[in-house]
Amino acid sequence: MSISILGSGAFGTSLAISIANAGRDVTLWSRDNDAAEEMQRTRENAQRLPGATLPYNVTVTSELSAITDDTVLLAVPMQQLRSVLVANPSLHNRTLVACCKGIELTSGKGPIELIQEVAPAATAAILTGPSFAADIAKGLPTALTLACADADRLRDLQNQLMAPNLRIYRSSDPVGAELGGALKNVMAIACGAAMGAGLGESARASLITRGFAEMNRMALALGARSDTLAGLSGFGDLILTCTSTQSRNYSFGFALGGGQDFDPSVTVEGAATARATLNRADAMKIDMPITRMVVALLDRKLDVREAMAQLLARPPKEE
Ligand SMILES: NC(=O)c1ccc[n+]([C@@H]2O[C@H](COP(=O)([O-])OP(=O)(O)OC[C@H]3O[C@@H](n4cnc5c(N)ncnc54)[C@H](O)[C@@H]3O)[C@@H](O)[C@H]2O)c1
Ligand SMILES: O=P(O)(O)OC[C@H](O)CO
Repeated sequence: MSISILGSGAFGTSLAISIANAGRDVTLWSRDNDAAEEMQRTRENAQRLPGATLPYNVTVTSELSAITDDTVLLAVPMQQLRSVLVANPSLHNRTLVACCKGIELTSGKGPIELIQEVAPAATAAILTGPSFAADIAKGLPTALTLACADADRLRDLQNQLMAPNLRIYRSSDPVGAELGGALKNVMAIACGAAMGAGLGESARASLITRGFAEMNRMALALGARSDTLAGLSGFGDLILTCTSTQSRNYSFGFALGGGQDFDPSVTVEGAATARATLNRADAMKIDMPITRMVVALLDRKLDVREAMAQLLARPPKEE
């Protein structure tokens, strides 16, 4: 059974390597013809995942007609997912596995809801959880959550995507899986900002814990299950992303907190997702103080010390 991956960034390339090393043929699609040709020739994604070798059974292409598999992984940034789906109607009757973590700014939708809106005939699934592309590409052990509402298709997909270094757990709660992955990026920005501003490890632990409470509040109100939030896609990814300098969201927050510049070409999903989440939380009257502070930081309305002081000064409450 072969797999196609749309999006040849760091994550798409790392999944291609891991799945191909498990013996399945992979077609990796890039929107950029020159980049696709270079990757196909050099067997490396020098721009997004330098140092990792593409196995012989990965074919890199910019031809959409080469995407003939039923299973297509969508490994593009969340804010690009709609345009990718709209531009590729030939994919609309396939099994589309979102690999992005975020909430669309313009609609407030997560990847599953977005696939269902644009491609209602597709089977929508999400692959998410604590995983750095560089780790996966090196063959380091990684566990992920794969969520889909179609239980039979979910088992097939799980078997297709498992690899020696990639353990995939099934979940029947796509809403919970996608929200955990999206919201943890907002908390990673908050934690990075606190660390960048020198507020200390204790402050970070508080932000992780209270951030998790905040994630649960929003996710449960939207129909997610609390055990999903406590799993790899929620708590697991929250811990990884809030504590590692490998994370782009954490590093972006760290630069923000330290008053340093950050390369604008780097994918930082949590920025747009913080705004989308706050819009939705306000509409639903859900209290998300850390998300609110992240948006205030992004808008330069507060600095990190002011934001933390406001969080600490909120009225006393029960944990
Ligand atoms: N990098 C990781 O460690 C990692 C791990 C887990 C999940 N993810 C998630 O995967 C998603 C993609 O992240 P990434 O790390 O691969 O990002 P990246 O910045 O490395 O690559 C993004 C890729 O998307 C492509 N792209 C952007 N807009 C496009 C469009 N309109 N049409 C086609 N292709 C387009 C770019 O050309 C690029 O190849 C994100 O949602 C991220 O949260 C990343
Ligand atoms: O580099 P980040 O912050 O996008 O995080 C990558 C993955 O989501 C970690 O699981």
